Amino acid sequence: MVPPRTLPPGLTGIAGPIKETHSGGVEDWLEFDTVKYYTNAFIVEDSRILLGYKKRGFGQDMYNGFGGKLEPGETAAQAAVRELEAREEAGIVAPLKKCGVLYFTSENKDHAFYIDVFIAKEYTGNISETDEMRPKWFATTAESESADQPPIPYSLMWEEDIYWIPLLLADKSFVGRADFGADGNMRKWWFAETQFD
Ligand SMILES: COc1nc(N)nc2c1ncn2[C@H]1C[C@H](O)[C@@H](COP(=O)(O)OP(=O)(O)OP(=O)(O)O)O1
Repeated sequence: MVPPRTLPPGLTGIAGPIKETHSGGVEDWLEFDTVKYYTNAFIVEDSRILLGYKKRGFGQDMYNGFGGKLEPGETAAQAAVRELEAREEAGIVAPLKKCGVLYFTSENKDHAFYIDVFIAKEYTGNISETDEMRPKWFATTAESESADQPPIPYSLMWEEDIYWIPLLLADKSFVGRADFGADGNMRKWWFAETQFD
């Protein structure tokens, strides 16, 4: 018998098979009427990943991929191109492929975040610091670590990143949700491998 597909609320539009990888926390998911749509893009090549140190705004002083809110009328793919390729965030031109869908909420926020995640295995352009982000390469294997290229700084990233960044690095597609409490700690989470068309 095929087990039922149980996705947390908010993770809409996921048609592929689901293989749960991590879950935990309290019993109930937070409820939100308003959802805002975002992108997040990562360059991964030669045993390294490019992250950006956020200099201002939401997620300040943390490392993340490159992305932001969709503008009116834009698709997620168009927004990801604008945020990364149109030099708003890092000065990079890259062939992006969708690899994940994430849904985050926080007791401190008036809306939920629906995030399409993209990956590129190559890029052109000069990676450059902007007003918003300071890009830096991090090693994805012990062999590729060096003084200039330290391991991924999970302690300076969102708490749930440790559940899905390894899937991104393993070239898997993924889906997940995490709810954060008013204290900034994760209160409930669920992540799975999936497949997109
Ligand atoms: C809460 O968990 C999160 N984890 C991770 N890894 N990334 C997250 C989380 N919540 C939001 N994000 C991502 C989504 C976006 O890529 C950025 C936030 O984008 P930002 O607020 O900078 O969006 P902009 O459109 O640039 O906004 P402004 O125009 O207001 O600067 O973080």
